[in-house]
Amino acid sequence: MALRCVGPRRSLLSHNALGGLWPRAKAVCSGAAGSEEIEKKLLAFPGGSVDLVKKECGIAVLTISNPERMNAFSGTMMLQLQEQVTQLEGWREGKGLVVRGAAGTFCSGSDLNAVRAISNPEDGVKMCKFMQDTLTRLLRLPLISVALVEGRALGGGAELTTACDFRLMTPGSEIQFVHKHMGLVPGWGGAARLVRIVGSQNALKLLSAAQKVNSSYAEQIGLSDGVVSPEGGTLVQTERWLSSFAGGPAPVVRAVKKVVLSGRELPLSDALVAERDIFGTVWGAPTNLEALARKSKHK
Ligand SMILES: CCC(=O)SCCNC(=O)CCNC(=O)[C@H](O)C(C)(C)COP(=O)(O)OP(=O)(O)OC[C@H]1O[C@@H](n2cnc3c(N)ncnc32)[C@H](O)[C@@H]1OP(=O)(O)O
Repeated sequence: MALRCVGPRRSLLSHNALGGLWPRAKAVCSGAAGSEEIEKKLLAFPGGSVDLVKKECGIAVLTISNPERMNAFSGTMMLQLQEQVTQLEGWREGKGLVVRGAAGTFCSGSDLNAVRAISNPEDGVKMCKFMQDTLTRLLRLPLISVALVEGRALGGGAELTTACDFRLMTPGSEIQFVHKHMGLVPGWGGAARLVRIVGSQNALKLLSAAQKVNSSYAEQIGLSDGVVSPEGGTLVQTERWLSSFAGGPAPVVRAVKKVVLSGRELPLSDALVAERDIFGTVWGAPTNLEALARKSKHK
């Protein structure tokens, strides 16, 4: 049984998926407070949808869908993405997430019609802050996430791939930070995340040349974690690949993501405190006690 969450039910609330760890460690992401004005403007650019299916196995599939515009993000899709991230923050049974585009392509970034209409710097910065907040929350979900890149991931679409823990690409697919060709730089947090994924040298090359990154080059520089072939279904294969990381009891999988996240984002002293707190949630818990009773050997 899959639970489908489609549509524009919206919340202005900001959530902390790590249950209080981040405020103690000084959040880089201050939440969506004060974003009402840009949210109203985004509502004026409708089209497409961001659809979420949560499966009983603990894996969810988030689909960016606006096929007539190569899955470009309309204003309402940005709002829906925020709502779906809120849904996932509240999903206690969740373990894994696949982010993909509809109709065989990933996402062509922001809808250029909306971009043209809010092309003044003030609105641009507000839109960036809104998307940065949503994508930071996406990356911080206590779920192991993978972007399934088919076709093109351009501009904001390329930035979206970096808000997942992993990326898988199909042969012939491309990730391209086209921002420089548009007279821009990434603004949805994609540059900061890209540097952490591929290092500053590679990030500088990809951004300054607006380089097209195919599946083999992406794997070579660590941007992609593998190739999925179309035979057998790309989503099925991606879910199978993800299961090897997101398999097992939800509390343990979620704790694994949380310790890695705190190690990745926090200064060492804060990360050590966070790790102890997270450890305390699994130590002596049912899965740990069962493993002890089994006298597990790890041969
Ligand atoms: C955060 C910063 C950003 O994201 S800035 C936006 C960066 N993205 C872009 O500039 C993408 C521009 N689009 C393209 O380069 C091409 O359309 C790509 C995606 C390569 C597809 O080329 P091709 O396969 O030939 O299809 P096409 O150009 O005929 O496109 C089909 C229809 O989709 C539309 N489309 C595409 N991308 C967008 C977009 N980002 N915003 C709005 N519309 C987009 C095209 O205009 C085209 O529509 P139509 O059929 O002409 O009505």
